[in-house]
Amino acid sequence: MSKFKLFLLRHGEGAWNKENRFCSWVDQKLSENGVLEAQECGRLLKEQGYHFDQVFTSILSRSIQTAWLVLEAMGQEWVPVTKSWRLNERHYGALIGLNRAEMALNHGEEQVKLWRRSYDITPPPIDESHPYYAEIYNDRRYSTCDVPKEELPKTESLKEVLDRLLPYWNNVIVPVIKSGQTVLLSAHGNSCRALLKHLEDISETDIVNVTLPTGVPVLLELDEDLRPVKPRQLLGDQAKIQAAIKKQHDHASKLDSALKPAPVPYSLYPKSSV
Ligand SMILES: O=C(O)[C@@H](COP(=O)(O)O)OP(=O)(O)O
Repeated sequence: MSKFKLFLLRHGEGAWNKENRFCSWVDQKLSENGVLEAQECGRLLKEQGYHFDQVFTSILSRSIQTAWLVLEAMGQEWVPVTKSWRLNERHYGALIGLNRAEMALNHGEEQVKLWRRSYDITPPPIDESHPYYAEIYNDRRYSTCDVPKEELPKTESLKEVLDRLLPYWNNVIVPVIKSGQTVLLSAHGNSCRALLKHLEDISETDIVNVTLPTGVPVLLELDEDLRPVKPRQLLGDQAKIQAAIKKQHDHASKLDSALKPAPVPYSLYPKSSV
């Protein structure tokens, strides 16, 4: 029997989602469309009569901004919001900033799919020669984490995302849910996938096929041990949701979107073996 409801949400479209670039730990804001997606998500949740008691976000602006817009559209701005780097998007290492379609042209669609969706494959790490290294690691937010800056990741597989997320899930979020509160987790494609893998006990092979569209709330109904009692529900217009999922898959298709990749001022990094 369903005892608890949990909502997972990948933020609304970000500026680099639109440009088809790996955004990861670069702090991009929502695109105009992303703002609309977040507001629409809030309206839908309000219409369906949901209420939140606590919201958790990453420390990246696109997930925080999404949470604000959702709460505003629901008229629930007062709900407490807690942020942690442990809900951040997967650290994509040296791939950060690169265009997926361009990568597919250079390295093949299969390789890009492995980097994006496999469970335990880790992209080459970011290093100091990377154009976004300083922007990320000099950002004050990363001196507020519960681990020293030097121990923050330089790249991550999905497995490593789950490893850093689980202690926060178990120690902070689980007690809140078990106390009877309804939680919204406003996070990212891969931090949500990692948590879904854990909660739904998805195999390493099957997780490759799980993709979440931006701005679509995922409702999980859980029993008292936080095991799902029914399949996850992606709320909203199902045809639109399927089209958005397909678009995510096609992002690394060199046939589809590489004809005119968004301009990126670099393609390979000297010290990585991308
Ligand atoms: O880092 C990114 O660019 C995307 C995920 O990229 P893919 O794993 O879909 O390539 O994360 P999000 O938009 O959810 O923050």
